[in-house]
Amino acid sequence: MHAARRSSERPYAVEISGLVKRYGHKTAVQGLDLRVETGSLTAVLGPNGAGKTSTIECCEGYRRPDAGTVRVLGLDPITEAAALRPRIGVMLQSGGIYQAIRATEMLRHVASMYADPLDVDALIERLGLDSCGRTPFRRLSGGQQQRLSLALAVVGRPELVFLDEPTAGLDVQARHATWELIEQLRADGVTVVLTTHLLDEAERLADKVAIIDSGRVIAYDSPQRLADGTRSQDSIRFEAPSGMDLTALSTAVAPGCKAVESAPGSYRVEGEVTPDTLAATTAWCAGLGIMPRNLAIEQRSLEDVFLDLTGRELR
Ligand SMILES: Nc1ncnc2c1ncn2[C@@H]1O[C@H](COP(=O)(O)OP(=O)(O)OP(=O)(O)O)[C@@H](O)[C@H]1O
Repeated sequence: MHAARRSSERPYAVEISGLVKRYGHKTAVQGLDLRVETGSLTAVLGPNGAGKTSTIECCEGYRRPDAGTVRVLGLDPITEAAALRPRIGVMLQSGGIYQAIRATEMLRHVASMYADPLDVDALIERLGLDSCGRTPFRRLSGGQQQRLSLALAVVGRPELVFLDEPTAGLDVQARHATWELIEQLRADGVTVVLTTHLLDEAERLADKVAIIDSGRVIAYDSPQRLADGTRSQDSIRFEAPSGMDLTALSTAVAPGCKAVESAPGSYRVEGEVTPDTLAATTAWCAGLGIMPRNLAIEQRSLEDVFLDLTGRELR
């Protein structure tokens, strides 16, 4: 693959301002703002129903905004769709593919519509689709369909790709192959916007993470800066019998530390981790005759940030 950048490159590949999308009385997107830098990889995270797909579909030109503006590569995705389509790649969660057509036939057909497509055979090999050549799309496994959809999205060497949960449901090997392909796209200068429910995927791939909740972007930064910017950075984690007195534990450790039971029997002491707070935690357990198991000091992860910001698990 080689760079897909054009000389007329703009600083932002996607510019969304005040986007509103309604379905009847339901407002799915409520004045959303987001600017995605050209050549960057942005992971869009959010709880179910947050408005991720609606936002991406407005960028792809599949949905018409009720208010606000969307510019993709400087173009309006609805009124300038004909100019935009050949320059972007779209991988949908499902649908959009003719069910009876054979896998590689379709890929070759789509490739033939572009002036400078990727090498189809290399793409097939890279995504492990060699065995699917003559199989109709509907007979492919879910994971194969997904990899084929990804291949279709990138074969035309787009400047920008939108990937909706590209690795959902894939086995570990296919997930790694997909990650490598996405990393290669980014290295080639392609702007990538992907939605995901996998925090490790966002942490591994993304330059920037956009957290969407209730139809708005509530945080947009690099995974590291998001983790650094939240209240406490580290925590002491351990397992012990459930139902321990969290107020007493918090007080015993240090003022400003907060103990939580994140799942039954899983404890986390949040705050500044020092030799003293660690010793106080184990001493408090010792006072109760309890052995804290799997004791560890952990850096805040994107998952903690997500929970802090949205108050919800990702799924
Ligand atoms: N075609 C539609 N008609 C009516 N309501 C819709 C439609 N599409 C989405 N919605 C609603 O709009 C809200 C946002 O949906 P959207 O699919 O954009 O969220 P999402 O963040 O992509 O969710 P998920 O993570 O579950 O895919 C949800 O409450 C959803 O039920």
